Amino acid sequence: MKTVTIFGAGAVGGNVAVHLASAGVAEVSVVARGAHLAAIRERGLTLIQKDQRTTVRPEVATDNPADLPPQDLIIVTLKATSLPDAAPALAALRAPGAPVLFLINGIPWWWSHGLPAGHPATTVPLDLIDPARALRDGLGADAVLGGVIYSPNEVTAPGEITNRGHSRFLLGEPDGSLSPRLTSVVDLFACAGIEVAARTDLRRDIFSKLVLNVSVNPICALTGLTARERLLEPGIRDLSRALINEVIAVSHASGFPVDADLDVEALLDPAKVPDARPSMLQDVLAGRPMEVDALLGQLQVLARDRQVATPALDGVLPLLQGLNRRVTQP
Ligand SMILES: NC(=O)C1=CN([C@@H]2O[C@H](COP(=O)(O)OP(=O)(O)OC[C@H]3O[C@@H](n4cnc5c(N)ncnc54)[C@H](OP(=O)(O)O)[C@@H]3O)[C@@H](O)[C@H]2O)C=CC1
Ligand SMILES: CC(C)(CO)C(=O)C(=O)O
Repeated sequence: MKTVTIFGAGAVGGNVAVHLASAGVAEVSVVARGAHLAAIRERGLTLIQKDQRTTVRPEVATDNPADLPPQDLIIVTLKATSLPDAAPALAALRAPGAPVLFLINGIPWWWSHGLPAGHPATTVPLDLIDPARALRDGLGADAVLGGVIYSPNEVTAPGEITNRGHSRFLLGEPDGSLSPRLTSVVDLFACAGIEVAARTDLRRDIFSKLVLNVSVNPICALTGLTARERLLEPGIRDLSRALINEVIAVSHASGFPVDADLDVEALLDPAKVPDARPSMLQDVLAGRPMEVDALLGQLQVLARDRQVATPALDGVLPLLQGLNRRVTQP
């Protein structure tokens, strides 16, 4: 059986770990820390979904990845802000040739990898998300599988994850190929009852998801409102629409246009938007750093590179940077 480690088994990673372990499709270990890790060791890892509780006991639960033997698959569900520091441990944990699947919101550090020579995205600066090239040089982009997450989850108590809606994962190779390793990971997820699809142009999916994150996460983080509550304020709804339009414009200018079927009106309809706290608001409430650069800062870099005007983004970004400073250096 494959050995799989979920590196950063918090809200999203905890959900995936419980699915894989309870289905018995892999030997699942988790890297976590603090009170959450202590609870997993003592009582197991529990997923609450539609009032049903499922508890699993990972093979190994540790905060020291060196405790683990080389793994056949590593699924990284850290926040983007934690990634550069984790690069050496990720590199050491891979069995030879093993893929590392990044399930993380925002523009990923491997954005420029796997594209045809001369594509404008191959030269775009990525220093904001991989500042000292720890990921690119330490892990290497050849290891990477990318992922897009549609799955609202929260760590509601140490050792306990609550899922608050439909889950779907989109996975892809940076070069868009339907490689055997991609198919194998997609099959693993499907066998564990996870809704999943292999994609041939994941950067388009990343932009489609970014539409949601950029129009929801910063506003909720700044106001404390849920995704639905924010739409009850007409001015905030207008700002959300402006942010949506800017992300769509950057996606087109970058050569990775969002899905033409993307239903913008549904994203702005309070009746269709969950009454959930997005991950960035969860971070503020927990006093954790927000993924400002992966979600907004790097988007601004792409916009500048393609000469797309983003006045709404340019207004929101410094507010979020200020809030981030207050949260992380109280
Ligand atoms: N939550 C959600 O509903 C959604 C989240 N996403 C995205 O998924 C990604 C993961 O988010 P989410 O699951 O919410 O994040 P979480 O913060 O819940 O999970 C990350 C976990 O990794 C732990 N961690 C961080 N660094 C280390 C380390 N060095 N060693 C061991 N454990 C570590 C964190 O611990 P600690 O808490 O102590 O920092 C935390 O438990 C993000 O990119 C997010 O934007 C996407 C869709 C929905
Ligand atoms: C889409 C949304 C807002 C909830 O799943 C998300 O991706 C997040 O919380 O970061």
